[in-house]
Amino acid sequence: MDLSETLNERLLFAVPKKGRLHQNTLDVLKGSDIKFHRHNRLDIALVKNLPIALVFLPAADIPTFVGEGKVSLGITGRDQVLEHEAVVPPTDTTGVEEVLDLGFGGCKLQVQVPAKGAIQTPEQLVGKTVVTSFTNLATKYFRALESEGEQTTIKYVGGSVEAACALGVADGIVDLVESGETMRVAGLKAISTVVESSAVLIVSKHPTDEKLIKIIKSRIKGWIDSQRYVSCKYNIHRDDLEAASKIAPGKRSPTVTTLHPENGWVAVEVMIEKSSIATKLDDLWEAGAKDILVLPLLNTRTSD
Ligand SMILES: Nc1ncnc2c1ncn2[C@@H]1O[C@H](COP(=O)(O)OP(=O)(O)OP(=O)(O)O)[C@@H](O)[C@H]1O
Ligand SMILES: O=P(O)(O)OC[C@H]1O[C@H](OP(=O)(O)OP(=O)(O)O)[C@H](O)[C@@H]1O
Repeated sequence: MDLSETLNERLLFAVPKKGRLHQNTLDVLKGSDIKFHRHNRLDIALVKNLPIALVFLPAADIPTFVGEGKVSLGITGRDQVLEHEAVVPPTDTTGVEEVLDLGFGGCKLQVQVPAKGAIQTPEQLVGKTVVTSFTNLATKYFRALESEGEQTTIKYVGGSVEAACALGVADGIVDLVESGETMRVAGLKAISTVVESSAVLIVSKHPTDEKLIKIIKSRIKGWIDSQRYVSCKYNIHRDDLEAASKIAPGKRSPTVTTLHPENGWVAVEVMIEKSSIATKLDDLWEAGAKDILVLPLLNTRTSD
């Protein structure tokens, strides 16, 4: 059977072939037990343990392929989805649905200008020249600010957007900011946010195998949650339980088990977000919790 026949029998799943989202996406696939072998230089990989084929594509092209429907699933940045939709609006049959925020690739698409220049607001850029890789979103953004007869010039560059002002090509730029380091070093400052982005799982309007999509979504969510939360166990006197439960209420509510023979003491188990674990432990200890243990989660299946 040739490759195109093999692909017809499989759910196609588009993933970023390089760049900022590539490694995290490979981690998501591994955590979801989606096993594959990718031959050197080949952008299609057959999954060994599920009827899926992975298609490695530039992040910017993934909304186009998934939106057309032949590729059922994809991982890309929300910024890329919105950039695509700014020029190809979704219809009843085309376009994508965002079904899961994956919690990585967080960044903001921002309007930036020289930090020491006269421009302080995006309105002051109207009629001037703006350089960006996101021409559709930038055009839409400035069209909404322009009065009749005014037009801002939006110019495309594929990378190193931050150099445009210093090189005299632009009065301002629209570019992604994560830590802010690139912007700071280039002598720029942000004056407005066009889009807040993170990596998302997207699904086409007419996927080929809805049952399999449900399974993949559930696996990915389960693994993402296991990276986001830890399990916390502690002992506490029943009198202090209410206060402790307010500090760490868990996803639904804490699991409470009576401790014998120490009268009045209970054992509590609760999920806590990793990012807040240090302060939660300080507060639980202060509230009377003892013997506190924090355990990593290997995998989860929880509701929203
Ligand atoms: N500094 C950043 N921090 C976090 N996420 C980012 C950052 N830069 C980009 N991203 C996210 O990663 C996506 C892909 O960007 P990236 O620059 O890695 O693309 P690429 O496919 O390698 O393209 P290019 O060839 O233009 O470099 C962006 O659309 C955005 O969602
Ligand atoms: O706020 P920071 O953490 O500094 O990240 C922002 C930078 O990251 C991206 O560029 P990338 O490094 O992907 O290279 P590029 O300029 O070639 O697009 C983006 O275009 C900014 O330049």
